[in-house]
Amino acid sequence: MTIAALATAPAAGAVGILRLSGPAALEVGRRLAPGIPEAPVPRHAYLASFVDAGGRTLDEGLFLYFRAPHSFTGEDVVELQAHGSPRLLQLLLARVLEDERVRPARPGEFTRRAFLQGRIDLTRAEAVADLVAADSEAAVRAAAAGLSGALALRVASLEEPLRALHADLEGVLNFPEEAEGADEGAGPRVAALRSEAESLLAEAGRGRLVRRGARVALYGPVNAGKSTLFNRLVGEARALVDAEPGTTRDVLEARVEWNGLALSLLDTAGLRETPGRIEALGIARTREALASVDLALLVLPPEATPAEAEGWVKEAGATAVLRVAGKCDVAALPHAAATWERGLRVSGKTGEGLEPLRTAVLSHLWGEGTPAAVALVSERHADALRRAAEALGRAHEASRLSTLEVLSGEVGLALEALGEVSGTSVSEALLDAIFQRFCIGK
Ligand SMILES: Nc1nc2c(c(=O)[nH]1)N(C=O)[C@@H](CNc1ccc(C(=O)N[C@@H](CCC(=O)O)C(=O)O)cc1)CN2
Ligand SMILES: Nc1nc2c(ncn2[C@@H]2O[C@H](COP(=O)(O)OP(=O)(O)OP(=O)(O)O)[C@@H](O)[C@H]2O)c(=O)[nH]1
Ligand SMILES: [Mg+2]
Repeated sequence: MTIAALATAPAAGAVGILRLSGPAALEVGRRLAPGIPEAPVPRHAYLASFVDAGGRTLDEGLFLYFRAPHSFTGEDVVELQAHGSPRLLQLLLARVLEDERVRPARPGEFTRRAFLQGRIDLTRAEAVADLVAADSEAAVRAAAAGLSGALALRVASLEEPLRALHADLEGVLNFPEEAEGADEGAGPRVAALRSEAESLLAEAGRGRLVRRGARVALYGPVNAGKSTLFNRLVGEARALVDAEPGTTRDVLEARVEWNGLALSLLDTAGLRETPGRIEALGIARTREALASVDLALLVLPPEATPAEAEGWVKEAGATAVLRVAGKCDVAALPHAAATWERGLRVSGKTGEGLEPLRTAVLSHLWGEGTPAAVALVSERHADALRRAAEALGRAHEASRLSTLEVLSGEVGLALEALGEVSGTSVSEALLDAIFQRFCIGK
């Protein structure tokens, strides 16, 4: 069946694209563009008139033909690149759908066909969706790396030796004479593959950070200068600032991008012992926010004692805390902060110490390396990798204590789990779930 959809967003724009893929793409596309030859030169941009059923011109645009298998989907593909009028594009789409060989594409169906035709593996198909959804430079770069096969390569370097090992084990089981000795060294081979699976799995956390961005909350005692610092970091006067303690009541959130990494910064209500009723509600929200973030910045006023600081650190519970000595422009007295490991001194008022603060936050979230270099391991990948690593763990055990059948069975299970990442062993239901998240026309 030939599918059709608009490849561009349903909004006015310079250009809008109607895309067809499948055996009838060329014939149906030519109906709308009468000047196009019967056998157009593939990948040549023809200037064409797009017409309605009565032959009246609707637009003048570009006609592109990609001949199977040299197209995005691997099938015959035709693109009508029109002016970006949503209404015009609807008319063109309705016309191609009048042909009984054509139906509307489902979400992600072009990419799904590219996968089914073997043009791209599953990690690259998913990188297409990651790229479309990317909303930071790091997310764009990581998705682009995935699209060019970075994750596919890492998975293949696990899957291929695993497949070879499985074949060796099955060989020994089925043809003990011919394949004698092929199972030698199975234990170490399994152990090496398991640690490789685990190291890929360990990147899931960074993948999450790149994809969703990091969440960082400013918190601390009332009047410490949190909102002033928040406004500085965000670059605009988002939060109210006042000399009155207890100014901030609700959690405020703003997005920034540092070194390409997306961060949500949260400003929170200051903590104190005897708040008013509304303020107490705000403090409850501060505690909720602290539980939900990747990192908490404890902003301390110059008068804070080390004992008080320790008390506030405890407020963050399990969340990691970075201590920040605030109002450093007025802190003539030795600040309690002088004793802290990072010695971060900032002033929201003058902007002093902002760069070291950003650097400290990023290095806490990232450690070494750059966000762009991360393999975008998704929750789905992590789940499959975890099952593969577990099966390899049991396989390792079996290599010492159990029969070859059991060992080979576990290696087979690991292979199957990995196949869900690359797409070599994947069910229709799983494909449905994956491509459901794509947009129509992708
Ligand atoms: N107009 C337009 N822009 C687009 C796309 C598209 O389909 N149409 N894409 C998609 O959504 C992306 C580009 N992806 C593509 C991937 C492969 C082929 C392709 O024709 N591949 C052939 C030929 C390769 C070659 O000649 O180098 C092949 O792989 O055999 C085309 C687009 C982004 N931009
Ligand atoms: N000198 C100096 N004053 C500051 C600085 N930051 C904030 N202030 C002043 O301290 C007071 C409180 O500032 P806010 O930013 O509202 O403090 P906060 O921690 O958000 O306070 P609450 O929301 O009430 O918990 C205001 O009068 C600010 O002008 C700073 O870096 N240096
Ligand atoms: Mg405030």
